[in-house]
Amino acid sequence: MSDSALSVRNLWKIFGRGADNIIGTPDADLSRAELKEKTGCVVGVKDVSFEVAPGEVFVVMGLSGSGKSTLVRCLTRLIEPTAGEVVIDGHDIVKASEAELRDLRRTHTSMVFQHFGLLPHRQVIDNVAYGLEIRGVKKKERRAKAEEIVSLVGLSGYEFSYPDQLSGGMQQRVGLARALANDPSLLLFDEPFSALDPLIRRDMQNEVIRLHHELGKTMVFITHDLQEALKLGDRILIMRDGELVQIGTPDEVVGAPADDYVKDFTSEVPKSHVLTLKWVMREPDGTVDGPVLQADQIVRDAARVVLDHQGPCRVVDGDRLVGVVDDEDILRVVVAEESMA
Ligand SMILES: Nc1ncnc2c1ncn2[C@@H]1O[C@H](COP(=O)(O)OP(=O)(O)OP(=O)(O)O)[C@@H](O)[C@H]1O
Repeated sequence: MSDSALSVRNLWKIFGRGADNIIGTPDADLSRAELKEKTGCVVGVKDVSFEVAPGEVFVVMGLSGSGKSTLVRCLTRLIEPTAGEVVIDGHDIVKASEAELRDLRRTHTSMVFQHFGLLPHRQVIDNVAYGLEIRGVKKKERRAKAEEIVSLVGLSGYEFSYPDQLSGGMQQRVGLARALANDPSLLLFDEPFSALDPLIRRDMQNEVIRLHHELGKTMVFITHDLQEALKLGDRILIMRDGELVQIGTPDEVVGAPADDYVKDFTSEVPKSHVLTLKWVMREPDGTVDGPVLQADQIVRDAARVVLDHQGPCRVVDGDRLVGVVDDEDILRVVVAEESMA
């Protein structure tokens, strides 16, 4: 697809001596453990392909060691891929020369890291303006831009503070602001909130959602936390041992987990918060004339209407009747959740 913001095709990263000679041989089909045993090489990312649409929030999720960081670092060649193609906004990253790559990194992508990576001797405003400074933007102009972004992420009043005078959550806001100041077409997040307290973490997730609504940036977000993935992601890619296990929308991942690994992840998720009516509706039997609900409406949000109505409600996809739901269909999901608690 040429209109993708990011296109990844058959991406591999194998660590170790002789890694370049493995792809295309039968050894490439070995499991990670078998390959390590036989060759000493470790598969970080194994033949992963996906497309991210402009404006999409695409989450990469998996347990520790599943290859998330390697994957996201391969996107800008912070780690050199062993094979495959990465195209950002039509630019082929893997084939780019050093100079082109520097330019692509500066102008098309920004990364937010877990350990903020702020410059300790620079005030907030100059940390935020740093990328612009590197691009040669004049001081007045970059300060004006940085001030605008500082206010956008809720840090007005802290422009002249130093990073160590700020809390973890605020430092990560500076990290966010710095990434946004470059006005990249693609924002990459590598577990940015993992080190934050749960409440601050929730605030920062909401901040990302708000900024996404305001700015509509394409985002690739790495996390090991399924709740975070479900909250932020338009789609979620689940990895295990370097391999892609499933790509789907939150309701697809929870409603139809690809295997037991994904099922295990999703077993604790409150289903009514994620599943849409599409997953709980039944075939319409005979004529129904109850209230009309959309198939992509979240079960919890539709529950009140269904429970208040005597008899089945209609579920439509656009104008087309696709099913019916009644109290029992809703309660089945909610009661399953209660028995999990
Ligand atoms: N430089 C390296 N040399 C050898 N093996 C590596 C290297 N970097 C990563 N690996 C291995 O590649 C695999 C994937 O690691 P990666 O850090 O990408 O996983 P992750 O899902 O991001 O995990 P975490 O959440 O713990 O960071 C792991 O088995 C790791 O040990």
